[in-house]
Amino acid sequence: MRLREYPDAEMMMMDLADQISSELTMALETHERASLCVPGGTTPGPVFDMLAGRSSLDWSRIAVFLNDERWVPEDSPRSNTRLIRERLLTGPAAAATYLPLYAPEARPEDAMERLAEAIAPHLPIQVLLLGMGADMHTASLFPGADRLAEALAPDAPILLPMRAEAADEPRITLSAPVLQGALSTHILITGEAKLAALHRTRGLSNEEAPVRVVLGEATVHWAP
Ligand SMILES: O=C1O[C@H](COP(=O)(O)O)[C@@H](O)[C@H](O)[C@H]1O
Repeated sequence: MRLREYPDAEMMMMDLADQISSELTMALETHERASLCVPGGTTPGPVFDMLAGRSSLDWSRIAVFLNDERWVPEDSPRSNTRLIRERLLTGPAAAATYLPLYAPEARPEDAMERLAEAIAPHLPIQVLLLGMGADMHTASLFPGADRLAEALAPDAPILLPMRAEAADEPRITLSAPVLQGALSTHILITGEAKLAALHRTRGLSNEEAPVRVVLGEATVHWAP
């Protein structure tokens, strides 16, 4: 793991948007298409704002999808898709192909196979941006979640439904092997509590601190 500490969040968001943008540019130099996989939650909005305006990127050749989704309709304030549509898929970035991790079915189980089939042709992920909770979850790989062991297994499917006490609603999440297969991995965190949590992962198992499964190859970007 590489840890990059920034003096302030704005500088971090700008720097990270630059890095993601140049990694996508490089990927498109050698591949017809590139994939960008992003988190929801409260932290990444400013990076999305900065990326969305990058007109130098050929967004029409980029597929965007989430690390995980909350099983709520798109118009819910809890929807990660809503965040992506409002903050990332605007301006030049609106030309990207968005691959949803939600369908209007009662349970994630009802749509999982079809959603995974749409993601499969875009793997491995070229550029992966993840968040992390202070409980050391990443994507929707929560400590104590009902299907965590399955999602951490080397032969895990692309997507799994996930339910956890710490999650307010059922979730759908990319599995550990899919996240680990990414060609470039960034984790974006802010605040002292998450930095302390990151350091705490050292003495814990993957079940106790699921973010550990991606830390090996990741650059963690932190600002106060
Ligand atoms: O619920 C979620 O939480 C994590 C972390 O979110 P944050 O609000 O602490 O930044 C996020 O990475 C994940 O995509 C989201 O579904």
